[in-house]
Amino acid sequence: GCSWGYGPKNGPDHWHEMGFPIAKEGARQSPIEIKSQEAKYDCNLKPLNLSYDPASSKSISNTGVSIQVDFDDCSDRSVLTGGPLCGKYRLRQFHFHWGACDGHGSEHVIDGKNFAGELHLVHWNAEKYSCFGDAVKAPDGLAVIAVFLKVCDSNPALQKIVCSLECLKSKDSKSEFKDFSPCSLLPSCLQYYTYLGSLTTPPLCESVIWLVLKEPVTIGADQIAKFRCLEFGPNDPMVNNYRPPQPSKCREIRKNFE
Ligand SMILES: C[C@@H](CNC(=O)c1ccc(S(N)(=O)=O)cc1)Cn1ccc2ccccc21
Ligand SMILES: [Zn+2]
Repeated sequence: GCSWGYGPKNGPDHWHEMGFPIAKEGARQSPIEIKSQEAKYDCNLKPLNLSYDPASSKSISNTGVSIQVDFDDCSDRSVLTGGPLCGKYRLRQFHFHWGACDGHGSEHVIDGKNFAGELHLVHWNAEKYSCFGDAVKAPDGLAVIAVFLKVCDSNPALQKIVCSLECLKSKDSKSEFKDFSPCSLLPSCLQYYTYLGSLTTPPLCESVIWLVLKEPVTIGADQIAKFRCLEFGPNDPMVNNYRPPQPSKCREIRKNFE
């Protein structure tokens, strides 16, 4: 069909010919490879300031391309400020990308290292734009926090998500998902790399200020195995739902640590 995905016929290498020319022509496409030594320490970068209200989590769903937890973003209940950001960015959703095996699955790559997966917390600039749709078209409209997933000990903070996956195997399945604190998914150290990029899935809008955390979080082998039981569609396991690194095109990457 005409819908994009991650397969041999509709995957990242085909997106430019499926109605998203920016995939090939864009000047600030994501993800990218981050070379830590080339990232410039910027002492003016502020710490990230996260204020998340667990009561704002609403639902968890199999979107057909990922597993996604949606939040109530009609008011400033869960917001991100600080870092390189001007204004208040409202949490709208978080979702994951992962591989068929532990050796790959992340979108961003650090010094040639692929992680088994990557968590994205998606926020939009509610101070400057009146809705997500307007923000997604603006160069400073979105801020996404990326957290690498490393297969190691089981992660208790992921258990509520993992337990809900059993009822979310099929595309477009959805369950209620209340009182979840996204802070629990973050590493203790919030040092980050930041650069200007895009959505990593169509429509690939170049509206994202990326905040890639240096410290990964763990996911258990049994936990990521459950992610790999989800399906893109009937008998089509949801794995390798990641876009590989894109040309840097001379973009500056900054970090808030020495
Ligand atoms: C942007 C798309 C929906 N896609 C995203 O919101 C999105 C967010 C983050 C990433 S990533 N992997 O880079 O973190 C990728 C895609 C269509 N869409 C959905 C609702 C919606 C409302 C208005 C306009 C467009 C809309
Ligand atoms: Zn993502």
